[in-house]
Amino acid sequence: MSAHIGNLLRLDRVDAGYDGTVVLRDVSLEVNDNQFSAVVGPSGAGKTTLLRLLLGTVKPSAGAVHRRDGLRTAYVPQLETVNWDFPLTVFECVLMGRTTRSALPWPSREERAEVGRLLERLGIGHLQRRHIRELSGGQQQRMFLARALIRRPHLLVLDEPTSGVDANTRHDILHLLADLHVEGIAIILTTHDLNGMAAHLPHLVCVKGTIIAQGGPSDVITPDVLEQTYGARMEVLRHLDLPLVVDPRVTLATAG
Ligand SMILES: Nc1ncnc2c1ncn2[C@@H]1O[C@H](COP(=O)(O)OP(=O)(O)OP(=O)(O)O)[C@@H](O)[C@H]1O
Repeated sequence: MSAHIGNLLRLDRVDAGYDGTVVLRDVSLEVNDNQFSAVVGPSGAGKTTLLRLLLGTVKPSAGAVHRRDGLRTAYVPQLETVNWDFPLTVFECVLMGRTTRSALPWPSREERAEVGRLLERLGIGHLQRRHIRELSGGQQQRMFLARALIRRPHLLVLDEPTSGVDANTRHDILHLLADLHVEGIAIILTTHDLNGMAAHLPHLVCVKGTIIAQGGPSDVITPDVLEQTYGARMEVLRHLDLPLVVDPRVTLATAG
């Protein structure tokens, strides 16, 4: 793990959106190489757009994005956005994530070994030849994680990695990400799950058309910030030293 805490990326007063409509305004955010953050906020708040800004797939209409030279990013998409009918095996899908390609049209021995190693590490080595559709939600998530990791990213960006998975899988994914973070990969993810996911991460970014608040869970998960973000007053308790939001909306959102 690198001991150096240098900036990977910085957004300076950025506006961004689609077809002339601004969905994020005046966003400033620093991403360091020890980042482990959850982006939270209601549907349509601009969370995915913020991820796209970090990845460079959405360009700012105002402000600036500064990237460290040679920065490698990797993206784990929201499973709902994937075309599962595409005829791919798990092995092929992971291989598609690689940044370098050998001169040959087929993968080199090293590339095969790398895919195998990653899938083993993520506990789905035995599923290499399966069609991507024939996996559970948790296995699909792991496959996309392998596909991202084959790029050897400095920054890993995940869109709702625990949506649609059960509590055990969520726990496993959280631990896997924590291990990757300890190994020196910066991580930013979006989630609707304030209690089961966001409150467990060291840094939160609360978004609704702009950044409403950012900081540790206890600074961000407060009745005032939640009201500004979700438009409703919510009670916040403390449980095992973590904030716990009591609100039917949050409970409903985490079920999805
Ligand atoms: N490719 C696109 N073209 C046009 N508008 C888009 C596009 N992607 C997102 N939007 C719009 O931008 C706004 C913010 O969307 P975004 O996906 O960033 O929100 P989100 O917070 O990630 O939502 P969710 O929690 O539902 O995933 C929404 O109004 C959405 O309809």
